[in-house]
Amino acid sequence: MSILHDLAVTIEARKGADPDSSWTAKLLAKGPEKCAEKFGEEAIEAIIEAVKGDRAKLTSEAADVLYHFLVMLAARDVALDDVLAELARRQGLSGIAEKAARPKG
Ligand SMILES: N=c1c2ncn([C@@H]3O[C@H](COP(=O)(O)OP(=O)(O)OP(=O)(O)O)[C@@H](O)[C@H]3O)c2ncn1[C@@H]1O[C@H](COP(=O)(O)O)[C@@H](O)[C@H]1O
Repeated sequence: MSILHDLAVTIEARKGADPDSSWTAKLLAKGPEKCAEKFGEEAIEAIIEAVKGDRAKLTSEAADVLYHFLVMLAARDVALDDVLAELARRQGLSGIAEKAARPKG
């Protein structure tokens, strides 16, 4: 399993946990709207570091983005695997487009 899968499993396990026991449980207890808002804040912080060009800070902010992205999905019961399946489906579509664009013969 990838680290993203491991993290998604941990986040899922925090659902319904005592909000005082974990940051994730606390955030999930605030509801999907708050989780989405937090994701937006972290995304903006990552954008700022990307514009500034600080690679170390962008790396750290990107990790925050991925964590809060998974919390937002969990808050709305969207499985990481469903998102990955959608990406895989699009890869398949682009493969078909590439084949169609290739000259015949
Ligand atoms: N990857 C993370 C992770 N990234 C960021 N954060 C937390 O996200 C919070 C966001 O930072 P902010 O500066 O916005 O926090 P804040 O200012 O206190 O928040 P607000 O008051 O603004 O809402 C911080 O408190 C970080 O600790 C994370 N908390 C948890 N994880 C992972 O989730 C797992 C489970 O964590 P717990 O639920 O805490 O056990 C951990 O093992 C980690 O792997």
